[in-house]
Amino acid sequence: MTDPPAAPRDSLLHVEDLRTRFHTDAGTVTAVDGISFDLDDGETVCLVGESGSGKTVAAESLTRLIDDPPGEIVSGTVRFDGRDLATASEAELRAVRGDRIAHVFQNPQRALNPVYSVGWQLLEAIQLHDDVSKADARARAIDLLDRVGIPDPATRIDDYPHELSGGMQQRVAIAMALAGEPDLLVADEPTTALDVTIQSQVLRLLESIQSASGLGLLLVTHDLGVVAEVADRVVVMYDGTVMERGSVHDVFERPSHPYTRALLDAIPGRDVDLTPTAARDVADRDPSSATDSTTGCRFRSRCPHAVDACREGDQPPLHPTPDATTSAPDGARAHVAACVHFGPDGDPDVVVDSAKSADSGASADESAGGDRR
Ligand SMILES: Nc1ncnc2c1ncn2[C@@H]1O[C@H](COP(=O)(O)OP(=O)(O)OP(=O)(O)O)[C@@H](O)[C@H]1O
Ligand code: NI
Repeated sequence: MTDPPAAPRDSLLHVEDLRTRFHTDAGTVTAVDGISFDLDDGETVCLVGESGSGKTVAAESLTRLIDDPPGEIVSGTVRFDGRDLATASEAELRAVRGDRIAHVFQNPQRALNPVYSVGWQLLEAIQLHDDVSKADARARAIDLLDRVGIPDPATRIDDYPHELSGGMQQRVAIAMALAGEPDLLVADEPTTALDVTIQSQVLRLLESIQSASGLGLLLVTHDLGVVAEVADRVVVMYDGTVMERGSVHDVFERPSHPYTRALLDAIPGRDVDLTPTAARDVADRDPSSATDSTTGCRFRSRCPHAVDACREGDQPPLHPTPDATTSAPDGARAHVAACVHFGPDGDPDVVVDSAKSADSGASADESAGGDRR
């Protein structure tokens, strides 16, 4: 007897062909155009890509935080712990949001109500989740504030949000997110609005919470330095689609899609910020391409390896890359790139060899058995 074929492994989160549009005066914008990825328990998946690539819309489509109208989640599956959130009722979703899946936003004020004390809000979140006495909830709230690194939490619990610095507000927002003991934390640029000195502290906090409690973390970021540090797996988005997906090792060591290569090439050091590229991209873009009219690969006009096949049909599907260390039969975990050169009629060397000659020697290290100087 053989096992039933291709039964998808049960991930904590399984997103398939998710598509979200906005109806604007200028036309319909498909901000997220059929993306797919998986996230397991205890895993950190980073969603990267330049500004406007659809990261936020993707993250907020998961629990349908998108305003409808003007937004509309047109299709797709968002299976979370066995149920499909895309077709769940509003009541079911409310039960999932904040409880099983919590969001941390770029701006902590989005999570905090200015007219209530931090403690009041935390207690409410705790008691919504668990039927505990007020005294117990308060003790738990103080413990949460302590866990997120708020000094003197028994006193600060009575502060109002405006009495706290931005970094402390974000810590409180993270405490609020943790109050429901979620299985998945969706954090969208959680450090971008903070002082540079605070950013790494908050990031390290998220990382330590993630590893201590084993929750899944979907981290939206444009900072590739952060990705290298915290991600298990990476989803690279461009213009609403997934261009490349794989383990952080594969994507960073063997970037395959020309877009990913361009992203990584633009970076001399580790502290990478995609904002300048993003600004250039928006400036370069034909305004008509903002609405749906694309044929072929969305990256073709910026791609050094574009050929005729890149100008035809739809965005190429995600093809397995030849050199993935994690390419398993399980497609969700494989290293894949949405590029014709990785397709059945393509030659990956068109993309990959161009880089080999550029950094000759450096990447030959491994195969040469460590010819290090
Ligand atoms: N309310 C809206 N109405 C119309 N278009 C929208 C709306 N929200 C987002 N979009 C469009 O969806 C696309 C994706 O936006 P999104 O905010 O998800 O990008 P992002 O990758 O998160 O960018 P950033 O790095 O700047 O946060 C953009 O083209 C944006 O203009
Ligand atoms: Ni965003």
